[in-house]
Formats: sequence, structure tokens, C-alpha cells
Amino acid sequence: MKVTIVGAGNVGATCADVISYRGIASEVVLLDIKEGFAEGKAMDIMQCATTTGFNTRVSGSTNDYSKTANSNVVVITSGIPRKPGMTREELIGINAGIVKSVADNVLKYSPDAIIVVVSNPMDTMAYLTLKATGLPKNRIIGMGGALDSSRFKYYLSQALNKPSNDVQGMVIGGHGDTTMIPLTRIASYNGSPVSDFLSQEVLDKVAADTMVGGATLTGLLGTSAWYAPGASVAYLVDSILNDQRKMIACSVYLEGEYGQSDICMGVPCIIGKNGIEEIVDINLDEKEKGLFAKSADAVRSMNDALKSVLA
Ligand SMILES: NC(=O)c1ccc[n+]([C@@H]2O[C@H](COP(=O)([O-])OP(=O)(O)OC[C@H]3O[C@@H](n4cnc5c(N)ncnc54)[C@H](O)[C@@H]3O)[C@@H](O)[C@H]2O)c1
Ligand SMILES: O=C(O)C[C@H](O)C(=O)O
Repeated sequence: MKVTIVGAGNVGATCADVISYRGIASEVVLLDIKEGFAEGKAMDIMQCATTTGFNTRVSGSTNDYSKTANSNVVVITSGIPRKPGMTREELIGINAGIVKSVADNVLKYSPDAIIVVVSNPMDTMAYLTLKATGLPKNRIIGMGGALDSSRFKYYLSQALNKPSNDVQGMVIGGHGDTTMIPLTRIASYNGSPVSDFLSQEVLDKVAADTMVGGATLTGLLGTSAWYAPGASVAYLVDSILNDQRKMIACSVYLEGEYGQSDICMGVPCIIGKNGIEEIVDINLDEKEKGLFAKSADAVRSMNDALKSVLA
């Protein structure tokens, strides 16, 4: 199975690294616009093959899309990341043009690929990719919920002082500092509600920390995070290529689900060989429904901004 990752920067290269050392794909192509950059990252990763023991072939390309031909999955991480103090939404002006041209190019050589959109503002970039390519909705997957959910579980595990892998939880809604919805009510510690162990005040802080998880790291690092983002993309790609049918919160085009239409937003999805196999309808309470509608309003106004950005 072949995966192309466009954008060999922090997130793209980390994703290639995780995909190869976990043996998720037999071939990974990294492509970047910066001369020699993707080739260098690929060579560096390949030189781990004997020490970490993998057989994936990783290669790099400077803007030559013919090398990406017949990819099963294409991940788009090309574009600029935010700097401390910025929101993801401020990236739309530069990233919309990049994402649109990249999506057009990859489809010339991999017309059947499933596209995973990572560049920010991710929900709007997923919507743009869907509209610009005309692909069916199952083949455009925005990655954000997998990462936000892993951060949610991290903060819960810190509050519980228990391992993250013993915690279950999910974040839906937009992938933005104010649009994420950590589903605290249904989060659990090995099957018991987390509210059995943590006060409402602590749970509210966990949710607030989760929502600004990306901003916190951007403040600490000077640019946005890459280890958890890269690993989250690899987790999603694994579920596609190996038809694992995991339930993962992904940004997907909604046609009435969760009361929304003509928008890409994070909802629980079954992810398998066809991409989005199913959108799972979980029961939200009235408060969560209200938050989802408010989140949709914010994502929709960002989508509206695309018109002027791409004009
Ligand atoms: N959805 C998420 O959960 C999530 C998580 C982390 C980062 N991101 C986003 O992913 C994007 C990448 O972040 P990063 O930290 O890897 O940035 P980065 O600057 O390290 O890497 C981006 C790469 O894209 C390349 N690029 C730019 N234009 C290109 C083009 N037209 N064709 C091919 N390559 C091109 C650049 O040369 C660069 O190497 C940002 O927009 C960031 O906000 C999203
Ligand atoms: O925070 C960012 O800007 C990057 C990414 O969306 C993240 O959540 O890490």
C-alpha cells in the first residue's frame, strides 16, 4: 500500500516516520516544494530502517507528482503553521491556495486516492478540498478529532493520575480553540464515568485545556506541534489501509447528520478501506447539541471567507 504525504515539514515528516516504523504502509512518498527537503527527510528516515527494524520504502520528491502515482492515501500537510498568539483561522489566506493546488495535482496521478486533510484551518480546508475536487464525501477526511481526542485523554489522565490508555474520550466539533467540544459527559476511566473520580471544576478545566491544547504547545514551541499530530494522522491512515473500522472523530461532509448540512466538521466516524465508512450517530444532550450548532456557525463563517480568499 502506498501513501503520499504532501508537505515534508514537521507534521508530514513525523507522520512518515511513524507510518514506516510501525509498518503501516509498504511505500511512503514525501513531497515538498522546497528543493531537496523531502528527499533529505526521506533519506534520514530510511537510515532508521536497520536500527528500528522496518521495511517500508520512504522516498522524497521536490514537487514531482509523478512519483506519487497510484497512492492509496494522500495526506495534505502543506502550508504554513501558526505562530504564538495566532489562531488557526488566520492561516486561511495562504493555505487555501496551497491546499487547492495540491489536491488538484495529487488527483492527476492518484485518481482513486483517499485524501486526508491536515493543513489549517482544517475543517475549512477539508470543505475546500471536497468542493474543489468533487470527490465523494467518503474520500475526504479532515484530521483533527483524533488529535484533539488524544489531548483530551492526556489531560484526563493527568487529572486522574492514571495511564492515558485506560481513559476513553472523544472531541467533536470544529478543530479550533473555541469550536472543539470535548465530550466530558461520556468520557470514562476503564468504563466508569470520569465524573465518578473528578469534580465538575476539574472536568471543566480539562475541557478548557483540551480546547487550547494546540495553542499551548504553539506558545511553548514557537510553532505548532508535530509529534501528536503526525502520530494521529498515522493512526487514521492505519485504520484506512488495514480496514480496521476504528471509530475516530474526523471532519467529514455533513448532509443532515447532527443537524448540519453543507459543512465539514468533526463527528464520530467508522474509518476503513473506503475512508469514511459510516458516520456514527451518538446521543448528544441538549447542551452538547447547542455547542455543536454554535461550533458549526463559526466553521461556516470561515467557509464563507473562502470565497474572497480564492477570488
Ligand atoms: N489538523 C491538525 O490537527 C493539525 C495539526 C498540526 C498541524 N496542522 C497544520 O498542518 C500544516 C503543516 O504544519 P507543519 O508544522 O508541518 O508546518 P511546516 O512549516 O513544518 O511544514 C509545512 C511544509 O509544507 C511545505 N509546502 C508549502 N507549500 C507547499 C506546496 N505548495 N506544495 C508542497 N509543499 C508545500 C513547506 O515547504 C513545508 O515544508 C499547518 O497548516 C498546520 O497548522 C494541523
Ligand atoms: O495548533 C495548531 O495550530 C496546530 C494543530 O491544529 C494542533 O492542534 O496542534
